Amino acid sequence: MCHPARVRGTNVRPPPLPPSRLGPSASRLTKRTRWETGRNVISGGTVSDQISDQSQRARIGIVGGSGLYRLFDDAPDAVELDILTPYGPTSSPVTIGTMAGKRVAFLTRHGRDHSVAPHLINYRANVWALASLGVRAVLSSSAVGSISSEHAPGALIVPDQIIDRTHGRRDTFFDEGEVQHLPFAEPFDPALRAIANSTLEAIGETFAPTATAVIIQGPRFSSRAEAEWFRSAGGHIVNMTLYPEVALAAELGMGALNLSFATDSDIDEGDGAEGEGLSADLVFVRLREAQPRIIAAIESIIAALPDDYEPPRPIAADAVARVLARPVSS
Ligand SMILES: CSC[C@H]1O[C@H](OP(=O)(O)O)[C@H](O)[C@@H]1O
Ligand SMILES: Nc1ncnc2[nH]cnc12
Repeated sequence: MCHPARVRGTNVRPPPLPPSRLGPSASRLTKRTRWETGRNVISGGTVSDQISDQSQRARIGIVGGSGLYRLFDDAPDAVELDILTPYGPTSSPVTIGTMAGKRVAFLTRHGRDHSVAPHLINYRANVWALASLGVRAVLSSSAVGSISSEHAPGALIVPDQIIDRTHGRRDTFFDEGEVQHLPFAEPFDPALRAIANSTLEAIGETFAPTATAVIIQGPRFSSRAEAEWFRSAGGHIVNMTLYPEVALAAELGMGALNLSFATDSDIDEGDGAEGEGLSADLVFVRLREAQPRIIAAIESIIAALPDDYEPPRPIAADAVARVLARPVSS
């Protein structure tokens, strides 16, 4: 069994949005493979066992969605980990840096160059990698389309419910060896959502404190009839990635919180972004414009997270431990 990681000093840059789509992609380290370029190379044991240096541990994780591809790149205290998982490669290396005085682990779900389509993201690898570092609260960012006038383009949104319309995604860690049935009435941790909402209020953000997110398979957008159907089913926003990420985080005992940004509307709300006007390029442009707001909101929420935060534990700790002890694939 090995859970090796490469740790190297990183350059930390302010989080840029891609000029169009950006960046490099994930790399790997196995127990047998020490990378020539890395500093502080460590291997053997579990990932968290290897990390004796507290600066390389994190209790908070950020999963960057569309538009959020890098954090901490130029920070002198940042480290970058290539984490081998039982499920194959993560979408990007994990960067651990300091935000609001706290150590935070970051990865970006589409890869740094946005080369991983929503239905092909290795959600299990990404989530397992964060859990293996000891992360307890995962804050993810998402771009979403609006199908509700209360969640109009330009708003930040803290979703509280999801409707899964994806198919074929590996959405559990408990499909081999043992079966566990995740309680999922509250996909997001209500305690984390309360913190996020009071923080967004305090910083004067325009935001919606609740929303039902419909998760479509992608990578295509919805037809007008689908969008109307989602709305009639109670949906407020549409996205392609919140599921199974949030369920997998819950399975491994991490509290989930999502900060969505409505980039467009799938219903004709008169903003010019519906139907023929909607494109990935439009989403990226609007994300770029909103990036300072999104980062500021994330930082404020992380500042407000209590150091003694304890996530809900819907799955027994020994079952979670068995998943985290699974041998990695090389
Ligand atoms: C870039 S348009 C569609 C793309 O944007 C959203 O990404 P994410 O959820 O990672 O912020 C949406 O889910 C699609 O993956
Ligand atoms: N309209 C939309 N549908 C699905 N995912 C999105 N991400 C951003 N806008 C979206």
